[in-house]
Amino acid sequence: MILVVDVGNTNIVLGLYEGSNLTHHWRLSTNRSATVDEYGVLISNLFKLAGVRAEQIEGVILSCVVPPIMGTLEKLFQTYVGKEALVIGPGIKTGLNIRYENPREVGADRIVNAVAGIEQYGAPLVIVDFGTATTFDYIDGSGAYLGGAIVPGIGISAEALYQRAAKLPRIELSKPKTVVGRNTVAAMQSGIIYGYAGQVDGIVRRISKEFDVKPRVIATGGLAELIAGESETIEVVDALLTLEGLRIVYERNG
Ligand SMILES: Nc1ncnc2c1ncn2[C@@H]1O[C@H](COP(=O)(O)OP(=O)(O)OP(=O)(O)O)[C@@H](O)[C@H]1O
Ligand SMILES: CC(C)(CO)[C@@H](O)C(=O)NCCC(=O)O
Ligand SMILES: [K+]
Repeated sequence: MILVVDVGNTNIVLGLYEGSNLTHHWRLSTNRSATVDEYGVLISNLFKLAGVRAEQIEGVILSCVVPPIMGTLEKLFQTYVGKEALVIGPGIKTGLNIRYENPREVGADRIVNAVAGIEQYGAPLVIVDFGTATTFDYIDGSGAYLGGAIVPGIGISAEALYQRAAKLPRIELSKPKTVVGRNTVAAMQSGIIYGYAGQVDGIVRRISKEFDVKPRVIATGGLAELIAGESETIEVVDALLTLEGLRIVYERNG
């Protein structure tokens, strides 16, 4: 089996694949000050609970968009799994034709999403990933990764209102009954949820217009389901897209 790991700014998602079957997956908080051994205790316990021994893991692949913790994670897998992790970046074969001005600048999570998206849904394609930041990626009909858009994530947006406006509380991100909110919480929920759905549709439509295409539109990330229900352009929510992309890239480097 192989261990796939996506390190985001908020969460680290780990998955175990047996062939193309995801048998286990877990989510940890990204903690910039945790040590190799602190992460080691966490993953050892998760493996134990799942009845998996580290020796069963043949390989590890990692996408990371938090450079300061890269070193810790590389040591973590050397020490606690006994494997050198493949790291998405220069020297790894992704099979993706990246047309960013500087291909090294594209987030590793966006690259693996694109790899999985093309494989599973075909191109042209737009991928929307609702993470710490929300990213939009456009892949053209030939399967080339052209770029996209980066906007403040839903959590960041809600948090900013609470932090910066004295009378605005921290809210639960759920759908309000009406668009016209008649109390502060309902009004904030309306703004965040419907505003965000409108933003997604607006960007997807502008991408379609810019390239005169009708792309498929796939969403992933923690809050994808919530927004997809209100969006007119998202067709599919695929929560496992990033892990799937890591598995595919691992196989391409086998
Ligand atoms: N119900 C909620 N209420 C408020 N904030 C939330 C809620 N669910 C998630 N968030 C916040 O939204 C942001 C995105 O969370 P999510 O789990 O979707 O991203 P993620 O995939 O872990 O992100 P990354 O890959 O960037 O680490 C985080 O900052 C998270 O704390
Ligand atoms: C945009 C995020 C933070 C989303 O996780 C990540 O993909 C990232 O840090 N990207 C680097 C910048 C870029 O993709 O252009
Ligand atoms: K993400």
